[in-house]
Amino acid sequence: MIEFIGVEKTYTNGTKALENIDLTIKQGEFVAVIGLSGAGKSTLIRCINRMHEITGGKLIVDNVDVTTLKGKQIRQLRRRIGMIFQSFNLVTRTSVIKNVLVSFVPDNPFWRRLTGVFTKEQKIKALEALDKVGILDKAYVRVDQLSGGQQQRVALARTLAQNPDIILADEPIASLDPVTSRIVMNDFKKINKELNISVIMNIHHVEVALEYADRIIGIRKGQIVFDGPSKKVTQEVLSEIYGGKIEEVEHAIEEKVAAYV
Ligand SMILES: Nc1ncnc2c1ncn2[C@@H]1O[C@H](COP(=O)(O)OP(=O)(O)OP(=O)(O)O)[C@@H](O)[C@H]1O
Repeated sequence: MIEFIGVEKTYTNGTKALENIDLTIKQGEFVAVIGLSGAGKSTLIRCINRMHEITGGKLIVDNVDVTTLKGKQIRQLRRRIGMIFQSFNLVTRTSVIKNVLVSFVPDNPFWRRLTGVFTKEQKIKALEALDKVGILDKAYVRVDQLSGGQQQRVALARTLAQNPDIILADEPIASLDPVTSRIVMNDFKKINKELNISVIMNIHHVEVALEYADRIIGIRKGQIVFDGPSKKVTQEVLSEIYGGKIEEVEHAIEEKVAAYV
């Protein structure tokens, strides 16, 4: 369970990115965080694994106040919280399986890290993770020979291999075309439902968020203005989140879609 209690985030330049955030996310939820650019979505997500430090309030993950963690404890927290980025963050000039095996490096003794030798068990786990996202047949292909969608699935497999309880996804489909986006979103949904991994996703595509997430958190100027089931997101709610700019957002989405077809 993730709990935000009166969380504040003010960057060193004085920008107030989050204001008085109170939020509880239970294990196994699929949450989409939506809002205009600069609303604070990314900051909210990145506070959970301490990529950003909060400047007020408390942030608790499974009864542990994450702000009190230091060095090794932060690394351990991040083992349990997978992170997926828009840009995939893969080593593209090497094989898919090597990219997934990277997730075991922190567990390995020094000599294994030095020689890059992985155990048979680790290789099996890596292949299982690739199988879960449907790209087992690509295990020995170089990453730069894969499509964007396949690369995002490799990133997802790498995260799965570390056995996380939570996956944070920061704009995971922003650089994918609509068809590929849905394939990747289906993977997220499957992982969420079958493995009971919480998914907290920051996403610009409102219609995709509503289709896949169970719960929507709408942020505007660093504050939560909506928190509820996707089914309850009406046009009024969207106007509240986007400040009456939903038509502009929809137009931008339509333009993006048009660019792909
Ligand atoms: N490292 C930083 N230093 C200073 N200000 C920052 C930093 N990162 C973000 N901000 C500011 O904090 C606010 C929230 O940014 P954030 O990236 O969380 O928004 P977002 O909703 O994720 O936006 P986008 O959808 O464009 O990624 C914005 O005003 C942004 O300019």
